[in-house]
Amino acid sequence: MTSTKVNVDLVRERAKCTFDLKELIHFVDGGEEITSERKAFEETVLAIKELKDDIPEDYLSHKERYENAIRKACILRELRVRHDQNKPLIPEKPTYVYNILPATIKDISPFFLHESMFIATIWGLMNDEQKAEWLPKAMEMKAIGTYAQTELGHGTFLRGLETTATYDPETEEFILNTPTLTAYKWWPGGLGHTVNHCIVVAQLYTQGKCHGIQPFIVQIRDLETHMPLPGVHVGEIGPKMGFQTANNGFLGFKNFRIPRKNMLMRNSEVKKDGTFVRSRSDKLTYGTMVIVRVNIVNDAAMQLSAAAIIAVRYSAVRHQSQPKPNEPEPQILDYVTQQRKLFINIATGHALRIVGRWLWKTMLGVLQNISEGNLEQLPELHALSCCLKAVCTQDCTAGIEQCRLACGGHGYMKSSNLPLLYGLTTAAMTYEGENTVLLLQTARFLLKTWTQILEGDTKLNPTVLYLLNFAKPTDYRWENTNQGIIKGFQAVAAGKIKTAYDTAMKHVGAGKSQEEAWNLASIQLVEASEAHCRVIICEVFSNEIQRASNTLSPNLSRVLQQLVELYLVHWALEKKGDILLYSTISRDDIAALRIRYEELLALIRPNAVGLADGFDFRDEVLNSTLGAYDGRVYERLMEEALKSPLNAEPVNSSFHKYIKPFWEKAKL
Ligand SMILES: Cc1cc2nc3c(=O)[nH]c(=O)nc-3n(C[C@H](O)[C@H](O)[C@H](O)COP(=O)(O)OP(=O)(O)OC[C@H]3O[C@@H](n4cnc5c(N)ncnc54)[C@H](O)[C@@H]3O)c2cc1C
Repeated sequence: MTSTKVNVDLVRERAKCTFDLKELIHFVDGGEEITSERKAFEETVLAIKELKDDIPEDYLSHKERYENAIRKACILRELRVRHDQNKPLIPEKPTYVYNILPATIKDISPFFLHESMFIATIWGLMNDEQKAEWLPKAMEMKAIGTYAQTELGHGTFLRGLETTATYDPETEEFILNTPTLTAYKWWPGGLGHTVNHCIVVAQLYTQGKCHGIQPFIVQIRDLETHMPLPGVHVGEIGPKMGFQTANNGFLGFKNFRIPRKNMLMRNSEVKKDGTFVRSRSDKLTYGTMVIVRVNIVNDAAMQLSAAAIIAVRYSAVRHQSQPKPNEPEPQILDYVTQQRKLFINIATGHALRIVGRWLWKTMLGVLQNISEGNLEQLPELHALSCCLKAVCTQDCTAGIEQCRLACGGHGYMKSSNLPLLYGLTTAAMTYEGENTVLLLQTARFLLKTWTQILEGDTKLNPTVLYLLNFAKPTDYRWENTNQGIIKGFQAVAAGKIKTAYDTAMKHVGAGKSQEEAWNLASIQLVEASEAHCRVIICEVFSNEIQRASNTLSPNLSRVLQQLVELYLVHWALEKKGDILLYSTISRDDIAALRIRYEELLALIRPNAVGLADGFDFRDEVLNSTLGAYDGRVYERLMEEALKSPLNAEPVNSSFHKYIKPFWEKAKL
């Protein structure tokens, strides 16, 4: 596309930008080298003709979409293997090189679960001998796999899973069975028709006793013919709200035998004679989940950033209404209500990427300690990854919907790509731990911490140290500054944790069981977790941008500081009820925050398009009629509409078949 074809509004917007776009792109990627690597990989991927589609995905049937996705997933897998050669399985930083993938498979790859949970579980839960056998097979795709935990009857409550693995010492095999309809595995990505292996989570029975759930690696299809093996009932679960090409499946077993060594034995073991040995802490299982959840934080941030780019560029191009007679219609980006919808999502996109990077670094440190036998920080990391996964996917889902609404009617078009982005992000609110349930897990950690504080223990984990400042009455005063707002959020989190703790204790005191008291206090517990998570996001975002300002140019640093402040003030206003309850904020402070919020919108306005460009998403990735770099919105909408198969003929046969006879009948 030549620059002369770029929409004039966008040309004007870009000319207004006050910072160096390249500098922002490098910052967003995490360094110039990463940008170069990402761009080189993008070029490689986009040069492959076979990855391009002639017909938009939406006009393909369910079956055709799957087949097309598999075709492309195979090409991409080969590229990834080549690219990842000699790289560590868990890289030092979250990698953005794969951001190009949505440009190819427009939805989710049927290998998604293979590349995430299957490999991560092999890495995390197999012993060294098993890993030596299975990791190369998985990396080379000889074993294509998924992670089959959820059943029709149970997802969250793992102890309720019904699939059984009963050990037979005679043959040294486990016998897998699906005893009821509700025991069928349901949901695993790729399970339908893609994978030949899966990790199956089942209740282990040996020597006549149930030892709870354990993971097993199970071959379910013949490696040559891909036919389901005898005793395996497998298929696809059908269309969903999104994830159309993920090939989510169901799976049942009838007396299906697997060798003893197929139980993943890093934590526990079944000896030849059937003796069960629990060798290491179950907490290690968290490690795998944490890696996957950290990735979800990064993915959600990417999806929100894409939605923000689309909505900001569209808002620069779109003109609507005529506030002043005889004057041109303004860009909708100039309406302050529109800025309110959009700028917070640019800020959130940046905030969550930075938090994702920080969480990744934290995770690597903890994994290193685990490898040296130190599990001390694992509960804190688990609590962090649970609440961050929940709050990030929740904020990103809400943000994408806001971006869609900001695009008016055209945002409702599938060709805007906003519905697909929404479908992807909202799914992440459920998978890898349903969000409410995850927030309750973090709450458990927070209540333990609060109990520690009440018992006078001041040796707390770093991310909850702030609670010590609020455990006793303090002379803390609200301040309308970044640090003041963060302190205010800390006061809110501490207040909510204390209230939830007191509520649970009150119910226990009134004779309720621990479980009943937990349920009765659970709304407050979830709110306490959310508040704690907001503290973490605000602190990390603010500190990291502050730290980066030493190396960034003053112009870029200023703009990023504005985004931090916007994020903080936005959430302070959103949560003003809580802040009024738990801090010393006054009505005047709130009024001043409102004014500052509007000032910040005005300050960010000239850089809005530059900030959106700074995420540096290729048009092929955005895949949007509304969000392309050149802003040719109306041309693209019409071009896409003309691709509808209904437009291939001026009169559809249904006219002769139904409407005409209907008229004839009506005449009678
Ligand atoms: C797109 C997608 C892909 C998926 N991929 C996979 C996969 O590859 N492999 C796999 O094994 N699974 C997969 N899943 C399943 C997913 O992990 C489960 O759906 C998820 O864990 C939630 O479990 P559930 O469906 O049983 O919901 P439920 O647990 O039944 O939740 C329903 C409601 O009950 C509430 N609830 C449940 N328990 C509690 C509690 N203790 N306290 C308070 N409230 C509670 C929840 O908050 C929620 O509001 C996928 C799901 C989706 C949507």
